[in-house]
Amino acid sequence: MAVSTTDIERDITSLVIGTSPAVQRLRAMIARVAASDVSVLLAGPSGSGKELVAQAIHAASNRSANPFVAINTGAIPAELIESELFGHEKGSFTGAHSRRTGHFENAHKGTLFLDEIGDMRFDMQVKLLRVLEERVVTRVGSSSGTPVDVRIISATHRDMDHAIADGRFRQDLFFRLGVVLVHVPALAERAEDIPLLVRHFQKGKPSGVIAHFDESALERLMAHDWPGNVRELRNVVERAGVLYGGEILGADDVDLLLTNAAPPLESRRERVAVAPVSFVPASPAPCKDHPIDLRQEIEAIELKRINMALELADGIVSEAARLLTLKRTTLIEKMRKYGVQAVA
Ligand SMILES: Nc1ncnc2c1ncn2[C@@H]1O[C@H](COP(=O)(O)OP(=O)(O)OP(=O)(O)O)[C@@H](O)[C@H]1O
Repeated sequence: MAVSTTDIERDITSLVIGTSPAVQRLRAMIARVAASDVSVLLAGPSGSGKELVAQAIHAASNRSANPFVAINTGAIPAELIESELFGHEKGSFTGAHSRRTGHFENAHKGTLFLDEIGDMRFDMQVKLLRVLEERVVTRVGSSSGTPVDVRIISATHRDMDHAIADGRFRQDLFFRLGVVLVHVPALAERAEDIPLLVRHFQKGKPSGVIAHFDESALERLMAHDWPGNVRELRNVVERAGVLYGGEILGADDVDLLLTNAAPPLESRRERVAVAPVSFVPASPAPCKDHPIDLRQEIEAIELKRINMALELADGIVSEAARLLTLKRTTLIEKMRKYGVQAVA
């Protein structure tokens, strides 16, 4: 069955979360390179989502029914990398007790993701280049080659220009791997995606085991510089769930979470546990010298409730409308008014 462009776009959007211009550009790039078979080099800081992008390219390509094999070339001991990538024959070296196929052959007809390519030893770079040019792998200890049909996506968090200038990385291999270079942005470059990512990491979990971030908490998360990028954010969201499941967190709690400390019990005691239907935030009463803006207050409560219902309903608008005892169309109207997006 033919896969339509819209199906592909929907797949990419459900994998790579975010509405920021940087992520929209990234998704457009994924769709474009997925339609071809060229080698792609993903450059971006650690934890920014390079492997996820590689998976999205594979999933959107016509290789998607075949294997996606991911290996961290930087983590494999130098003496094993050749056999890991290309395989070996029985007895070809001490410890080679049986014949083994390498990752290139395992990824035949599919995609091979080579992570941390910038850390690959120089002598291995020559061998890799030869395989990429000839599309044939030779197992360690074998004299004959096996043809392979593999799409290569590689990734690095290093400055490759420096590595090439210093003679640590071969320029010819760099060109071969990076026919198309894709920049994966740091989380700090797309902080507006943070609320959506938080919701994504909490999706499908019961309200009692997730921590609810109020507006000030989300703002604090958006102001953080996230050296560990999306991976760090995911860890913070998970840690928050374990420590404060069912509670509402404010900006101060986020500060403590980001330093990995637990808020003292007293400061949390008066916080209201999340009970989606019964919880009503305290608001200052009007008094002679302090008039309140009732309409603004009502809108703030309305927006909070809508977000909470959507969160509980995993982004399903009809279910969120049921939780709010609203007609689906009324909820959609209100979401439009507040610029709230439903996440499928
Ligand atoms: N846009 C995104 N939408 C949803 N999840 C994301 C997004 N970007 C990253 N993630 C998640 O963040 C985590 C880290 O991403 P990933 O492992 O792809 O990063 P990486 O850049 O390959 O890291 P490293 O450089 O350390 O190998 C994963 O759980 C991934 O699913």
